[in-house]
Amino acid sequence: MASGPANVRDICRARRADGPAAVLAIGTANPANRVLQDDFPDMYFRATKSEHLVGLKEKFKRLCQKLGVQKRYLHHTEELIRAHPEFLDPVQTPSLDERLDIAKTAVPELAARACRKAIAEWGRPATDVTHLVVTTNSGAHIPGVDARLVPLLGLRPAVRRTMLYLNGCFAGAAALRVAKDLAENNRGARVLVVCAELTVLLFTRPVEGDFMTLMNQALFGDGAGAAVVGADPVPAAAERPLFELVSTAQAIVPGTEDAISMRVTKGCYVGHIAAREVPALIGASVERCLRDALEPLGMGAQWNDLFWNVHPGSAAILDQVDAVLRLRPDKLAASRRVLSEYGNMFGVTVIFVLDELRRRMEEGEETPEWGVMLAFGPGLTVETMVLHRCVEGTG
Ligand SMILES: CC(C)(COP(=O)(O)OP(=O)(O)OC[C@H]1O[C@@H](n2cnc3c(N)ncnc32)[C@H](O)[C@@H]1OP(=O)(O)O)[C@@H](O)C(=O)NCCC(=O)NCCSC(=O)/C=C/c1ccc(O)cc1
Repeated sequence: MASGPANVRDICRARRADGPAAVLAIGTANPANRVLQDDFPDMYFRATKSEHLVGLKEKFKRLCQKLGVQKRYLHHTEELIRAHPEFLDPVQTPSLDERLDIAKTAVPELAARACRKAIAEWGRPATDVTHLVVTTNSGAHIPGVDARLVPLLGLRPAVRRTMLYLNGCFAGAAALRVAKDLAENNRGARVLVVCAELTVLLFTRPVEGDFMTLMNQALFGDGAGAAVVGADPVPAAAERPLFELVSTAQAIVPGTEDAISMRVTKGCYVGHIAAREVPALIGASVERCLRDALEPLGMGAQWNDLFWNVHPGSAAILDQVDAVLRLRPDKLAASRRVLSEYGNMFGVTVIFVLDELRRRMEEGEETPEWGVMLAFGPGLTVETMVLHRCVEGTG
């Protein structure tokens, strides 16, 4: 007689991985168009035919110098803006369709470039990817970036896809959190995570009295970050864990739902950031979020004994985290470098910071064994992830 089905608990248990999910490889990519922050006010006011707004340009110059950004990469060039005069005034000439058309092709292509680097570093064929988690704020298409990546990367048609749209700046951390759960609950799973952003959706000309437009043009950059996540690395396949993803948490800071927001309009994306308040709101909540994440692991509040991957929302946000946690000056160096070299790339940024931390460790920089990733975004939402370093370095 045929035996009956196995016990459901046993099936579930057998399906789980033995060890924690780990980042096995990282890849990053940016558009070719490199923009120096010192040159940007001239370029922006020229491209938007706004040179007559002399006072506003001076204000914009001052703002550009305050954010901690020296360089960024943008998909939109002066040439592209000349070809789309409708982008200058999205109220008079709604241009969401044209912007989405650009994103439809450019976002998957940028994402694919980061993914190819991550897959090459991982060393296994793209067909070994079992799950795909994609996140972007830059687009609203079905089939989405996830579906486009299947042929672009040569993934299996049966790859299990999860698409996260419009999660704001905590999207990269959220995608890694989802990947961790997938990897730990599906023995042998190899999850490709990719986060890609283009700011062409936010591009408009400067307008007197509209501070948010100035912030949008001065702070944000375009890029894509990818990671391969899996549990129980296979030495025979030369898999090498870089960071173990030990535990994750997400919290909404009460009473802050209007602090950061973004909506899709027929003109373009319209964002709002309570810019002066956000650093203080994050500062007021960050210690509670960290304690909630670390205390269950038996870890205390010796913040300088950890390494840090903090989403570089702006220099003011990093300064606030530094001050509240009384961190040593070098602790946020990776976050500050990424902000300086690439700008705030929304959720992409934490993957760049992870790559920067890895690079520093491989170069022998003294690095604690344990670390924390902190990301912030609309909600206000704070994502916290406890990391364990596997890269050889000095402890
Ligand atoms: C750069 C800020 C805004 C001000 O810096 P500061 O050191 O306090 O400097 P100041 O007070 O001297 O301000 C610089 C200039 O900006 C002006 N300003 C200062 N806030 C104001 C003000 N709310 N009104 C109008 N003028 C002002 C201020 O008046 C001054 O102008 P001026 O005297 O003419 O040089 C700083 O507070 C800051 O970085 N805040 C946090 C920025 C922030 O929240 N980043 C995003 C985190 S979340 C994320 O990553 C993205 C989410 C997102 C969501 C939606 C999107 O569309 C896009 C993205």
